[in-house]
Amino acid sequence: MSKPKVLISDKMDPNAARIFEERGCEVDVKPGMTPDELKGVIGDYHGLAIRSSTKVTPDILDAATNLKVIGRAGIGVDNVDVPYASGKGVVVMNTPFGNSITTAEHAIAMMMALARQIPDANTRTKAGEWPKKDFMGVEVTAKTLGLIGAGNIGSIVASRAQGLRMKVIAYDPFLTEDRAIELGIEKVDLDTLLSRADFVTLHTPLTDETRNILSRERLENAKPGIRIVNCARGGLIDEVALKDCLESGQVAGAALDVFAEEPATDNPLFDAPNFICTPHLGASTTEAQVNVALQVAEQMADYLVNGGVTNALNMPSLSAEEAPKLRPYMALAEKLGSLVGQLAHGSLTKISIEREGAAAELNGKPITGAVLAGFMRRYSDTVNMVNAPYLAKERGLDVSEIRHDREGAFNTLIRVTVETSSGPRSVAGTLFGTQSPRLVEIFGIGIEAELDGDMLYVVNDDKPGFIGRIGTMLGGHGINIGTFNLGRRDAGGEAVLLLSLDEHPGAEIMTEAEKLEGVKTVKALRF
Ligand SMILES: NC(=O)C1=CN([C@@H]2O[C@H](COP(=O)(O)OP(=O)(O)OC[C@H]3O[C@@H](n4cnc5c(N)ncnc54)[C@H](O)[C@@H]3O)[C@@H](O)[C@H]2O)C=CC1
Ligand SMILES: O=C(O)C(=O)COP(=O)(O)O
Repeated sequence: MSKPKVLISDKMDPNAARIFEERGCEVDVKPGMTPDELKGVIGDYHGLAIRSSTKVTPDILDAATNLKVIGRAGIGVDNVDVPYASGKGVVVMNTPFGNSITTAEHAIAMMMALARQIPDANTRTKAGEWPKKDFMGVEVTAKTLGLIGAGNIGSIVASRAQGLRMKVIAYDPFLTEDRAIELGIEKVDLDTLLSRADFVTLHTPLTDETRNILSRERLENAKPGIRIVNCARGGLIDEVALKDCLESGQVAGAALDVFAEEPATDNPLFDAPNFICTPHLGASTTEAQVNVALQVAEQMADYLVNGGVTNALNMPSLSAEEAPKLRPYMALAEKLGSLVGQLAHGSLTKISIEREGAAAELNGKPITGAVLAGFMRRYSDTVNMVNAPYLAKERGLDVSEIRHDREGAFNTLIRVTVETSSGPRSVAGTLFGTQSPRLVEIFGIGIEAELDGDMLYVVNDDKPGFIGRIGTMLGGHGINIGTFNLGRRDAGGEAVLLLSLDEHPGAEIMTEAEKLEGVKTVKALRF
C-alpha cells in the first residue's frame, strides 16, 4: 500500500516532518503558498498540517479530493471552515493543550508591559531621549483581573495572576461554581466584571456569541481607566471603539496580540495612545512549537496510518489502541447501515442502533458513525464516518443508541432498526471469530450471510423449485453465484435469499427476476 501524503503548509517546528516520516507518511513542507498555489497542489495530499496562516476555505476543500485530515498545530481553528470540511468528510484536529502555558505567559507579559509601558519606554530610551519623567506605571498587586473565558488558557492566567497577588474574577457561562472554587476565582456576569476589573484579559474562542464581546457600549460603560489584554482572537473587541476609548482615556491601555484582520499591517489602533501589540506571537515559544508540532504529527499519522482519532473537532475520539479492536465492528456496522439504507422504502426519519454482548462494552460513537455512514449512502456516495452524522442531522434523522446488558443468542450483536411507514424494519449482525462480520437477521428472518460485493436480495414464497428457477435464470445470463444464503419465516411462508454474485446484475436481469414465479421482492445490493 502506498504511503499517505501530508503537506505542511505553515511554518512548523521540524519535529513535525520527522514524526510524519517515522510514522510511515510522505511529507512535503511548503509554507507561505498563496491560496491559488495551495489549491493547485492540495489534491495530491491525504493530510494537511497547518497553523493559523493557511486559510482552509470551501474553495480549497473542493480541490482537496484526497484529503482525509486537517491537523492544526495549535488551538484555534477559525481559519478552517470546519462545517464545510465535515460535509466533505475531512477530519479536523487540533492540539488543545500544547501552547496554552505559552499563550497564558504571553498574556501576563502583555499585562505587565502595559502596566509599565515598557515598549514605549524601551523605544524612546534607545532613541537617546532618557524620558524618565514621562512614564508613571501602575502596580498589579491587589488589583482585580477580569478573565473573559476561563478555559485552559484562562485558568493558567488566573493561577499566574494569583501569584502576582491579583484578585481574579471571571465571566464564563460554562464555568461551574465548583471549578471556580477550585481555581480560587469569583464567577461574575460580564457587566459586573467590566465594572470591577482594573485589567481585563480575553481567553475565549471567536464564535457568534463572543464576536464583538467588548462592544463600544461595553467599553464605554466599563470601569474608567481599565486596561485590556487580548491574546485570544481578533474580532472579540470593537477595534474602532477601542481606539476612541484609548484616545478619551476611558480605557487606560490595551495590549493586543491578535487583530480582526491578520496580518495587521496598518491597523488604526497603531496610532492610539497606550496601545501595544505583537504580531500573533501568543504561541511562539520554542517549547510550545515543539509540543504542537509533535502532537499534530502524531495525531494525524495515527489517523492516516491506524485510524486512531484524537482531538478531532468533528468526530468522536478513537484511540490507536482501540482502533484495531473496533475496526471489524465498524465494518459490520457500516454493512448493516448500508443494508437497511438499500432496502428500506420511503422517507426514513428514525434509526436506532442497539449493541449487546461484547459490542455493548465498546465505545459506541464510532459504531454509530459507521452505521450512519453506511445508511446515508442511500442519499450520497461521498458519505463517510465524518460527514454522516452531519448529513443525518441535516436531513432531520432521529438517531438513538441503545446499549443492552442482557445476554443474547450471540456473544456480540449489533441491530439497526429504521422506522418506515409500514413499521420498524430491522437487521442484525455479529462477528464470526473476532474479525468476520456476518448478517444474522433480516427483517425478522434468521439468515447467515456475509455482506460483500454485488448481491441479490430476494423475498419469495417458500415453495419447491424456486431456488432452481433463479439459479437457472442467472446462469442463463452467464452470472455466477458465489454464495447462497437462505432464511425463512416459517415453512411454506415467506423466504429470503441473499445471493452473492460475481458481477452486478443489469436491468434486464432484474426485470426477468421480478417476473419469476414466486418472487415478491427482488433488489440488487452492493457493499
Ligand atoms: N494568540 C495566540 O497565539 C493563541 C491564541 N489562542 C486562543 O485562545 C483562546 C482560548 O483558548 P483555550 O483557553 O485553549 O480555549 P478553551 O476552549 O479551553 O477555553 C475557552 C473558554 O471560553 C469560554 N467561552 C465560550 N464562550 C464564551 C462566552 N460567550 N463568554 C465567555 N466565555 C466563553 C469557554 O467556556 C471556555 O471555558 C482561543 O480562541 C484560542 O484560539 C490559543 C493559543 C495561542
Ligand atoms: O493556537 C492558536 O490558537 C493560535 O492562535 C496560535 O497561532 P499560530 O500557530 O502561532 O499561528
